[in-house]
Amino acid sequence: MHMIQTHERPSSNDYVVLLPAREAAKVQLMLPLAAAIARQQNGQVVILGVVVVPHDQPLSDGMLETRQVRADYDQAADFSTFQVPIRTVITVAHDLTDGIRTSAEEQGANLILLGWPAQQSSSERLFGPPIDNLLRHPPCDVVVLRLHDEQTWRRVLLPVRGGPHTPLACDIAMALAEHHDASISVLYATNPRMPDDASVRASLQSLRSMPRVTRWLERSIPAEQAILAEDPDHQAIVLGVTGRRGDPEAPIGPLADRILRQSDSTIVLVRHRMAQSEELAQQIWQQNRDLSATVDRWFAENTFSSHEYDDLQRLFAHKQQQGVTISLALPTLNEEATIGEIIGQLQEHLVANVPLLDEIVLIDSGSHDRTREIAAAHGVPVYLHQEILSQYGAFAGKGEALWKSLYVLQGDIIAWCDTDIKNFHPRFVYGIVGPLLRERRLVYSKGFYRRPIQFGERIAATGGGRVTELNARPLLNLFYPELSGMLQPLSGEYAGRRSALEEVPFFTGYGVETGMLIDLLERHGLNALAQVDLMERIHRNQELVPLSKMAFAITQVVIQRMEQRQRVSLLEPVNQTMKLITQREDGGFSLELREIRDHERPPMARIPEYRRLRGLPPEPAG
Ligand SMILES: O=c1ccn([C@@H]2O[C@H](COP(=O)(O)OP(=O)(O)O[C@H]3O[C@H](CO)[C@@H](O)[C@H](O)[C@H]3O)[C@@H](O)[C@H]2O)c(=O)[nH]1
Ligand SMILES: O=C(O)[C@H](O)COP(=O)(O)O
Repeated sequence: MHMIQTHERPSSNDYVVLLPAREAAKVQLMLPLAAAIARQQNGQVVILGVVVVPHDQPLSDGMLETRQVRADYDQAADFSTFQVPIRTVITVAHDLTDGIRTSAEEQGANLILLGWPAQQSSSERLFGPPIDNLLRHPPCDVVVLRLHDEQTWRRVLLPVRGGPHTPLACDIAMALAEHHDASISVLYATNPRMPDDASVRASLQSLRSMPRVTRWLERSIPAEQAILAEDPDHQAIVLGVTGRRGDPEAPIGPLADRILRQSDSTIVLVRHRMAQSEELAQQIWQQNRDLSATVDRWFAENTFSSHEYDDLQRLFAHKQQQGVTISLALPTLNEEATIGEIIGQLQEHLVANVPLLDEIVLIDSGSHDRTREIAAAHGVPVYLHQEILSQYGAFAGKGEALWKSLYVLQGDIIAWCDTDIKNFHPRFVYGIVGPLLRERRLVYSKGFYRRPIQFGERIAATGGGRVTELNARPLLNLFYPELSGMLQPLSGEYAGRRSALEEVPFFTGYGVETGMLIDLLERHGLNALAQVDLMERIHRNQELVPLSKMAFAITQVVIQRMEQRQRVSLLEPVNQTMKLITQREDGGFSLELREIRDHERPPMARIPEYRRLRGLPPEPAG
């Protein structure tokens, strides 16, 4: 278990607490606290007087004032009562912050203690620029106090979260509690909606045995609420800053900022100066938190329901406002059981009743059953994907069919919908075009649904989407966490603007959805993508062996995209084959080596025939 370590105590006096304090009153106020911290670390205090000379004058002009400060220090109270070595140092600088920084370096300071009486802070400006600056780029650990000098401390509140400032906050709380003969209440507050890792909680438990800790408060509410609730029972709060490096707006972070404004207690802010590696780890942690918040926000703002578009007349009005046409391609491979019903419903509801769709075509991958015949009988144009752009050859697979469909479809918005759906409803199509018609900022919209699964005659309400849950979502969460809020990344019902779709490559097999999502994300950003609740979808559940192949192809696509992002080579030719396990009739198993590889078709807009057909100028050579 990882334990929270407080700082190691050096054996000599080499731990230096730097106390910038020029006036006698400030020295009197702060020195006891600086001495308490130094004593805890077997260290010493260096009192620093900074003489500031205006920029347009030479530093030598500070000579007289330096002499004055020296005399003031000499007259100050007897330092020997503090039981730690105390020295005074005077430095001359053009700027207070520079003076403190330079001295911190020259004196080998481990910690700078800054402070001011509470009555001097206004609600507008909590700190002056020097403190902001030192907190943002600390030359060593920095502790800032907003102090009520009249108060007797009985209890110190120590909110902890296991972050990089926690060990320092513990040290400071202990030293100050010792000095005031006060007790410490450790407060661990977690947001119930974003629980901490169990290891964080476990490591914080070790703080229970820290000296002077008499109370352990665990709260399942946001930190700000928890701290303010405990505030009246405590005289001081020791808080780690959360501000981000280089962020001028947030030198102390939003939590500390709000506590400072709302609490009347003495507030002690601690900022641990991280080593480069610690800082990097912290940045990554922060980025992950930010990303998680981005995904949550996207989820709230970009998740639609097909019911929002049940009023088809209204939806049609949106279509007219945008002045766009819509084409639907239905990919098929042996779908005679369902294709007739699907086309029939679409023609009735989305063409005859309300002309939402301008075109429906069937793109078949070579069915051996009556699929093409049934579609043709409904008056739908039927294409064999192998015959479209045949000069470019033909790969097997659904992705190839979708890529080629871009060539034959006319519309500005292109929709695709699987044809093995057993509980088809027109919302599978109007649901996915709805967000695009409503919001021009969106380029792509994808369906999601509850997924029953069928075993023989029995249907279980949940459990479908095996590749989605066991392969695609874990992979996307790992490597494309921006897409972690997509509920059904593999769903076969989606629509996009032609202008976006013709600019992305297509994988030829079952990798097509995954590649398209990643590529659209990279080109247009998360906020251009939407997902739509299509309620429930029951389809033909495939056996495990074909799903295993599907998962293999999807994994290849993710790795391939990562290769391009990271500019590394991970997939060797041998990774394009998989040993499939088949069960023999005699009960035994056999291994069958199969090549599984989605080919990558270039963006359709790179194909000269397509450009000619759509009246686009030829691309410049090279
Ligand atoms: O060579 C092919 C293979 C399939 N299909 C059609 O594509 C659709 C989906 O194929 P299916 O085999 O039913 O896929 P699922 O097992 O349902 O796989 C899910 O996951 C795949 C991988 O992301 C997606 O392509 C699917 O749309 C999605 O439903 C169906 O209409 C098929 O008829 C073709 O047009 N050509
Ligand atoms: O989307 C998926 O994960 C695959 O199509 C498998 O779906 P199923 O487990 O519902 O058959």
